[in-house]
Amino acid sequence: MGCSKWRAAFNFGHLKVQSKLSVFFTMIILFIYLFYCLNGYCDSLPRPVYDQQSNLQNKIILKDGQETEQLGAYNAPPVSFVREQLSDLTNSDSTSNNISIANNFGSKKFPQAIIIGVKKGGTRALLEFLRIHPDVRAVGAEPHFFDRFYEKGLEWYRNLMPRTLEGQITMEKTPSYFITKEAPRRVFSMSRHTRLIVVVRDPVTRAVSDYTQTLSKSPGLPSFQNLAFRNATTGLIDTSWSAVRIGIYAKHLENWLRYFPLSRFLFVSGERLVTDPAGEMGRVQDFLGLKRVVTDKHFYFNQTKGFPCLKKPEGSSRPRCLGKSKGRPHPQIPSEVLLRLRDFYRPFNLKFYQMTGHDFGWE
Ligand SMILES: Nc1ncnc2c1ncn2[C@@H]1O[C@H](COP(=O)(O)OS(=O)(=O)O)[C@@H](OP(=O)(O)O)[C@H]1O
Repeated sequence: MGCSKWRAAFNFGHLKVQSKLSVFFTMIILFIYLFYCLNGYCDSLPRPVYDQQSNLQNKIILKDGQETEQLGAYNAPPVSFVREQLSDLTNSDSTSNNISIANNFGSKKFPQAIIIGVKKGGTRALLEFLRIHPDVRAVGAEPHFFDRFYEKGLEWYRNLMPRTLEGQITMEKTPSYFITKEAPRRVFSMSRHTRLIVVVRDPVTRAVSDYTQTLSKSPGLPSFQNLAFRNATTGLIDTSWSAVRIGIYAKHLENWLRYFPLSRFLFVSGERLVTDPAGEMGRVQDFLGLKRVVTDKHFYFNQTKGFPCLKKPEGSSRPRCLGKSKGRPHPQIPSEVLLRLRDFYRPFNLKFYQMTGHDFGWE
């Protein structure tokens, strides 16, 4: 009897020690987890690539700092390259860098929507217009992941993204993706659900715009017609010149359609983005499943610049136009050169209208 009492007491004591130990270990595990999360490692844990499709309907508002700073922190493209892109944003309100309210909330996700092209189409304007939407968070500079930095890996790419809360859309723009052969397959392997936005503009004007940009960096550049023609007498167009090649939209789109159905694309008219920014933004917001928050109230036409500007850009309370490199005057190109180029593009344009089911009205 005495012996069994003693055994019971012993068992009870043993149980008490055991439960104390398990509480102790649970506390240690919780403490380690908490410490780990506080150091920001939780949301950098690898996740399945396909789990990034958030519900585009439930929206939560979040304000944050400038994403372009984050590019520097993650072994990003060269500083000069990022600086060049930042100069696209004129009057960049330096104080907005400090209004970083919710920098550590949310998590970095792969973009659910990408502006993939086209170069000189109006991609910067579109991204800046979208960034005033509270449910859109975007990288400021062009990441160039699917063309130049693919070997850095998907985690590198995800780390470039701003943090988002549930229901917010992560975006980026890199216009060269549209003409990069490997880009469709690479984007598809990140997520087959990615929404793809292409801002297109009359390929002739686009080519002149492209040439104007190169000329601004290399003033000794040969004339437009020298570069555009392989043979000036026969009028044979040099399709190896990138300013010409980029404008053959149908050819590049074919490449994308091998991976994505047409329903994944939205084609934005670069011309209408200038003449009716609110109308075009309405289409974009619908496509992204966003509430139509960006409306004509957000724009005003700046007579000096000759382009629509934002009354209140993201992170700023002052009106802002895009930078000097956007909407610059083009050099005069002989009309017969432009006419020849127009003839060259006509069949490709018609094909593009057929493929997209949209007549962009380029003559
Ligand atoms: N609101 C507003 N403000 C200024 N510029 C505007 C705007 N909307 C569209 N655009 C047109 O955008 C053209 C530049 O296109 P991108 O931003 O795609 O260029 S880039 O590929 O990122 O270099 C740019 O081309 P250029 O006129 O040749 O400079 C503009 O015509």
